[in-house]
Amino acid sequence: MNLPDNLPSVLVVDDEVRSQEAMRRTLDEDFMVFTASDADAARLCMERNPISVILCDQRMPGLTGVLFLKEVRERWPDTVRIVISGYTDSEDIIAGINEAGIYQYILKPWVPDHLLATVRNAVEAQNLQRDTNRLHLELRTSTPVLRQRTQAKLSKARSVFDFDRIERAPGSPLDAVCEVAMRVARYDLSVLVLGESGTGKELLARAVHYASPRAAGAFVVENCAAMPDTLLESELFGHKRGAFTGAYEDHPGLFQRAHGGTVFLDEIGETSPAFQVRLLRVLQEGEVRPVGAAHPVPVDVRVVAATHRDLEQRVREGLFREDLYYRIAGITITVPPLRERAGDIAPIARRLVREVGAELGRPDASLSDEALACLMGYPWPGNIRELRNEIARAIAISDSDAIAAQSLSSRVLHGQAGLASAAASTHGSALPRTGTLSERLDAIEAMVLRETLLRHRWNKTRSATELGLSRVGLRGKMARFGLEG
Ligand SMILES: Nc1ncnc2c1ncn2[C@@H]1O[C@H](COP(=O)(O)OP(=O)(O)OP(=O)(O)O)[C@@H](O)[C@H]1O
Repeated sequence: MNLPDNLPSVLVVDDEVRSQEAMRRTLDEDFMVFTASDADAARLCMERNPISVILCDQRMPGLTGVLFLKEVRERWPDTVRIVISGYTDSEDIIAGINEAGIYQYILKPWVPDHLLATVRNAVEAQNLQRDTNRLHLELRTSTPVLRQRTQAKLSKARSVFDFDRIERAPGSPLDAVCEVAMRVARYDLSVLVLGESGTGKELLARAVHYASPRAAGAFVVENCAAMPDTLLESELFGHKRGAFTGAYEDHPGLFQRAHGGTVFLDEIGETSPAFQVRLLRVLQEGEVRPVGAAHPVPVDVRVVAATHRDLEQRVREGLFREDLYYRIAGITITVPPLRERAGDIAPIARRLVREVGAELGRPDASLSDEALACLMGYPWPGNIRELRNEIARAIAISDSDAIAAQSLSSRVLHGQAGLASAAASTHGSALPRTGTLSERLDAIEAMVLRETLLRHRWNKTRSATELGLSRVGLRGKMARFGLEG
């Protein structure tokens, strides 16, 4: 068959020849399909051909699909990664989704139309990202009229990342956080975002970037905890060809790629003192020296950093340089944990069901009242990331679109009792520890309402009677705290 050269290419990695062939037949008309039976063959194929999408079976000889896709993410970050798995693998996959940056996972037995639609969407998402990058470039180089048109297209593309994307209940403590972030966005100050893991620090940093005059520049992310010093340095500041074994070509660092934009340094609290010295120099001098380069390169970036650590405490302990702390902490913003803004759980959960449902090919997924009640009764130590994983798991194992409480993990189901006792105890970890008195009282009120509604299985008459409220009064409070079932 004669295939046009410009068809996007897909690599299918599966040790069963029959599955390979079934996928080839499904995708053949729209894509240039390559197949591989194991990781070695897949690596070889990717070294020789530019691959747009990789579809990888979770069960592979020697290693899991998720582990292999983690490697693919590091070596070929632009390739969209999809994993195919049996029902029983779903826990492993959910655990690995973030690390391997998996676009979607498809449950076996897969349906040809769904597989085809997923791969088409993946290619579209990749094209959209490329378009956005191209628009950024055009914006920097074009005439004023063209620039205006490009700006309009770009603002459409980036509306996905603005402050509205940060879901919250009316009156949530996050309102004040977003308000401050929105105000500081327009000034070229460094921002330090503090908060527990999974609270939405990166989402906030993104919103700051896209609300800033640097929005037309790139927003690049580096997780400083993920790699040793030398690699981190070469990632951020770049390297010259031959600077070390394996440096086959010049590599511009993330600071250069973010020139005119924003660098988000996640987990900055984990960096070593030696690296902190180098970073401080870059920030003071406004230039980077790629590893092995003779001359420094000027860079103009805004730094937004984040950490789940108490950075001031680390400064006092001598683990974090004080001078770097003052450089990066122009403005400090703290994102409260989900348990201190329990009213946000319902709106966030609803958005996540829409988002994750669409990703998993289950766009009609929704939460039953009982499931929502359980989600609201759990303290979420892993915050919104844990909530997202829980929702992905529930959608994956639920047969029907309306997710029942039984599809939730047992720890979330049992969280109901945990919340009731936490609410009753003055030492309960669910008691809010930050905010003004009225904010804390609001949080406690929301907690008591939720716990009562849970016990009465969302029966408003019985809950209102117990709390000495009218039904209308209870409804008003439920709406205020986003407790609508
Ligand atoms: N208010 C929110 N509304 C909707 N989605 C949210 C909200 N906050 C966080 N999320 C989602 O939760 C997940 C975790 O958020 P994010 O990565 O921003 O957290 P983080 O604090 O940077 O985590 P970590 O410290 O582990 O890097 C992401 O998928 C993000 O889109």
